[in-house]
Amino acid sequence: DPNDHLQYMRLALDQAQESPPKPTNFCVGALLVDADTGTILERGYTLECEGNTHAEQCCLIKFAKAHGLPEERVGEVLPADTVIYTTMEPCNKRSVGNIPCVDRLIRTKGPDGRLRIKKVYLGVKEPEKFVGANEGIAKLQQHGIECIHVPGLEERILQVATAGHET
Ligand SMILES: Nc1nc(=O)c(N)c(NC[C@H](O)[C@H](O)[C@H](O)COP(=O)(O)O)[nH]1
Ligand SMILES: [Zn+2]
Repeated sequence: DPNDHLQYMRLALDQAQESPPKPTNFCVGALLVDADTGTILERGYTLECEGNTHAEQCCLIKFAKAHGLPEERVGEVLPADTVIYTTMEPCNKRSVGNIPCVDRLIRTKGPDGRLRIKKVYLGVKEPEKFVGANEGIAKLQQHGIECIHVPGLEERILQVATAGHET
């Protein structure tokens, strides 16, 4: 029910607040949840894992690592009905050498070839500050991943996301 979504998004925002502010990106938080049981599988925030990592990417890295796998094989161990809550819509364009999170989410397939991440709950769309319009939502939906906006925390999410930006 909507209150559950808001509760999970609040926890994702708690993660975003852990992210070290930077002028060149946003502080974002994410939560991986098993939709069948409501269990929180993993949490993450921007730059939590080594390298120029995104919040969604950190959730996948950490969950895979807990199962002794590299991030690109996380689909093999995610529950069949996994969802991700992210305070900001997944990126569709990264600075050089990084795979966008949209592509990371789309490739989370199980051995049966079926998607493991079925829904993306997002707190805000990405402000067009770094990469222009983010076409990520359209691409996710084209691949059968439903994107749902969870209203109510937009102001706080953006305040936290832009903490490192000069005012
Ligand atoms: N959904 C999302 N999760 C994150 O953890 C994060 N940092 C962003 N931020 C989007 C922003 O557009 C990019 O972070 C900048 O464009 C810089 O790109 P890099 O991160 O250096 O590849 N977006
Ligand atoms: Zn990303």
